[in-house]
Amino acid sequence: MDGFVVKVPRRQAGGGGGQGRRPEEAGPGRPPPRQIRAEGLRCDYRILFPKAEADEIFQQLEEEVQYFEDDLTKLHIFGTWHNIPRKLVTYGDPELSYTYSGVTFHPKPWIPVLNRIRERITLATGHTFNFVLINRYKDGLDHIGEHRDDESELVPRSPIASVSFGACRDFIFRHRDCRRKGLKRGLERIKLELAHGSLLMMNHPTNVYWYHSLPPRRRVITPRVNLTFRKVMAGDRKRNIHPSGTSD
Ligand SMILES: O=C(O)CCC(=O)C(=O)O
Ligand SMILES: [Fe+2]
Repeated sequence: MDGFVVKVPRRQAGGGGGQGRRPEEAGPGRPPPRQIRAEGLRCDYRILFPKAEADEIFQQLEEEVQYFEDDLTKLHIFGTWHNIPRKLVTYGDPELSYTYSGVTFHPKPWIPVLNRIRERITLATGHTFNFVLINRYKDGLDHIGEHRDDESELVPRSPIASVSFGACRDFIFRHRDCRRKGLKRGLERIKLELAHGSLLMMNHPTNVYWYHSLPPRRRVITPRVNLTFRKVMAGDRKRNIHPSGTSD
């Protein structure tokens, strides 16, 4: 883990999205989240599920989550169709939909294992969610390109809760100013290792200033499932959930 700032833990504020419920207190066996801070970056990382429980949930996810068929998840980039280098699916409240690279998807209805995870996040953080995007990386060759999660489809200032099961993978943040040629501004990339059973809260304004990616890692030979819980706006106030159509 290189180059990130860790601040003295404090009780996590509910702010963002305006739907805060009182978060769980830290206590014995429940250490406070690690705060990851940089200019415009506000993330909190913790192990949410102990190993035995994470193992059980991972197995249930593997058995019960039904991913979109391959032909639904091709991306059309500069006139050519590309397979996304992972499997994905969305679950959520019935009235919601989202548009991904020009294709509108409707989420599948919630299933118990997803509600179990969702309720645990709400208990721990005080935030509620109505939608989840699930990515399955079969091994270290599956990956996700650098992108930000589009604020315009999400409730303004709402956090994104990213829960991971299975193989531990590197997750990289890069400031938007570092992507432009010649502009460095001394902002380091920030590398996290997202462990089995972990929760990474990406709080506002992280997704305004920082791109993130899950790069390929040849040495990883086992699968990983990541769930990003979001609060999506219903109706025609929203546009795309995911801007990564040109970077996957
Ligand atoms: O797999 C991950 O950790 C990241 C997934 C992600 O960035 C996304 O679904 O938008
Ligand atoms: Fe993302």
